Amino acid sequence: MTTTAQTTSTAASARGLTRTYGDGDSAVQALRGIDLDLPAGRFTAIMGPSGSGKSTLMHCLAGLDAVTAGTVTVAGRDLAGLDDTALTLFRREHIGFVFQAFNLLPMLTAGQNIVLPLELSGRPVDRERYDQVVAVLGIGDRLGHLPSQLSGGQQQRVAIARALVTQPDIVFADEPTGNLDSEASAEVLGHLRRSVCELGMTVVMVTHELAAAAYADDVVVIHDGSVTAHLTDPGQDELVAALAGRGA
Ligand SMILES: Nc1ncnc2c1ncn2[C@@H]1O[C@H](COP(=O)(O)OP(=O)(O)OP(=O)(O)O)[C@@H](O)[C@H]1O
Repeated sequence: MTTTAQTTSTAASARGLTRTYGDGDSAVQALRGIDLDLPAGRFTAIMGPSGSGKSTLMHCLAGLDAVTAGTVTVAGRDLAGLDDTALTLFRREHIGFVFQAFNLLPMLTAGQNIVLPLELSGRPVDRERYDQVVAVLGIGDRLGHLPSQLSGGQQQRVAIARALVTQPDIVFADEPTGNLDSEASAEVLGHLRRSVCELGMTVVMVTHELAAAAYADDVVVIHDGSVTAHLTDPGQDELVAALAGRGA
């Protein structure tokens, strides 16, 4: 495995992370003993062929899927020590999610969608944080619009603002531009990048797209359930070689 990631503070880590679906002859080993440290304050892309385990890895790191063996630590907390209720509360407080489908509530305005997670958890809206996030996502003039009155790219930017407003320790984005054309994708990725640079967020994004990974600082490459490279600021050639399963 190629390792060029530098040591910084760690937002999430895995040790011996194994996830097996089913058992007996039909068992699928989706993750095969992964060790991984995701640095805080950086934008990491997870890439690999279809079926290599990207989504499973993200779901295990985010506490959305149970691990078969090994440990996952997020914001210094071993997720295995949390029961279902504690895990739900932990995710709400420490983790932000962005999905391919924007999942905005259609009857609420953009602004109301953004503050919904705070309202659901009974936390006050930090006006300064809200204004900062809205500015970084460039949606200040769309806050009174319903999702149906927004373009796909604008809807995804609202969904990202909703994930950031709670000041999570880490944001997981699963193919966030999968439903967008290339122009809207570039715009959304640029705003995600700004949320890392200007708000100090930690973003981990699963993507198939080389063009999307180019916005990330680091790229984790996964093949057949194992991490085969963890690259810092890779050039295109280095990344293409790692994806093809060979050194640069
Ligand atoms: N719930 C499940 N039950 C059984 N097998 C599963 C389940 N979820 C995933 N798998 C298997 O685990 C392996 C990894 O799947 P995963 O979805 O993590 O890959 P991926 O890299 O995200 O794929 P894609 O890029 O196509 O979304 C695959 O072989 C998949 O078929």
